Amino acid sequence: MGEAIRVRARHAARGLDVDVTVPEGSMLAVVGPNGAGKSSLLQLISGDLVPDDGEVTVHGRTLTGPDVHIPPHRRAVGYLEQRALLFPHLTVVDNVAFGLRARGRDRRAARARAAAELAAVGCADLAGSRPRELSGGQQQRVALARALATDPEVLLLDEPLAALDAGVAPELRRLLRTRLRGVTTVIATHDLLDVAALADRMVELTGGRVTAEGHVDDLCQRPASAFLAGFVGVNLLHGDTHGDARVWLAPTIAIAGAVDGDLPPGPARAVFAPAAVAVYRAATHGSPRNELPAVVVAVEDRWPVQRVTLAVAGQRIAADLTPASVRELALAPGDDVLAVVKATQVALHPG
Ligand SMILES: Nc1ncnc2c1ncn2[C@@H]1O[C@H](COP(=O)(O)OP(=O)(O)OP(=O)(O)O)[C@@H](O)[C@H]1O
Repeated sequence: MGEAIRVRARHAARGLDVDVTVPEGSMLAVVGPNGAGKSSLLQLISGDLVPDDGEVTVHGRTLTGPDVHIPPHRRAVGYLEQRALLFPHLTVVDNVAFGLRARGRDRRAARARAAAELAAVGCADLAGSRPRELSGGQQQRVALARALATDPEVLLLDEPLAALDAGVAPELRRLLRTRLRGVTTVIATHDLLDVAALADRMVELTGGRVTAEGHVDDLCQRPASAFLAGFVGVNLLHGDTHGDARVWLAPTIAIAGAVDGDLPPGPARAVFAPAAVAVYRAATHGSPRNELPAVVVAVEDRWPVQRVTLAVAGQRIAADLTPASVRELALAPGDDVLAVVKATQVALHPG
């Protein structure tokens, strides 16, 4: 696959310094904490943000560079945001046809294409409606039709499902998946479901820098940062290994696990699910399981489980317990306990 988008840019006021590429026809997910620069990266591609220096190329053509800045409306870039922002005074079909008309298509051709795009997102019957008559999910479908009607070279999605009801989002996610197959797309999202369902590759931004980059499967199965581990919903402990299927978190505290591939001596990490962690008050002698000394940091109701946050060798992990076991143990912040995890539930990775 060739490279469709390359962004190599610095923007001091946004704290941004990135080098990101997107292969032709693939979807790149951009994740990271609030303020990490996800929207700013999208704006560099759309042309809404001009970098201090650097370059934005699409299919080898420079859209932004030392002496060039093609304005947003002259880029073949589609944009879908949290809110559809349809023109309230135009009918649905004219909203979708608007971009084509602006590009000089005659009214009949523009309307015909708009009608086809509406049909493709399941909204053919809404053509004559006004935007205010539509639900949030319908508006977002129309916005997708509008974005695709102009055959964009690149589509940018900025949290496209975040404002929708939980019941509507899955349907729209499925629609994005079918409609965007083969369209070079960059999606900024806080939702693991978007990444898992839609994206091929992902980058993690932290403070305006790329801190991880790779295939979605790799980054989700072997998260290398606390943010990615939290995003994926797993625990991550950093330490060192001597190469014997154990990761030392402190001079006297090690966690044993299963090694997938090689685990050479050096820095290593242990990954396991919150549901794999049990909490005990006292040692369960003779047990082949990991028993890590821990301090309770917080107990939070996440029905149907209680999420217990623990400090282990200066790092944080989560344990999901039943309400009954939390009551029985009478856990409270500051308590010394043991976090118990079976080695078979722990994956060890280098790095
Ligand atoms: N219009 C703006 N003017 C000035 N600074 C901005 C503007 N928009 C964002 N910033 C700043 O630029 C940095 C990156 O913000 P950006 O919105 O790109 O992050 P983000 O990862 O999209 O965040 P979120 O997840 O909250 O949407 C932040 O420090 C933010 O405060």
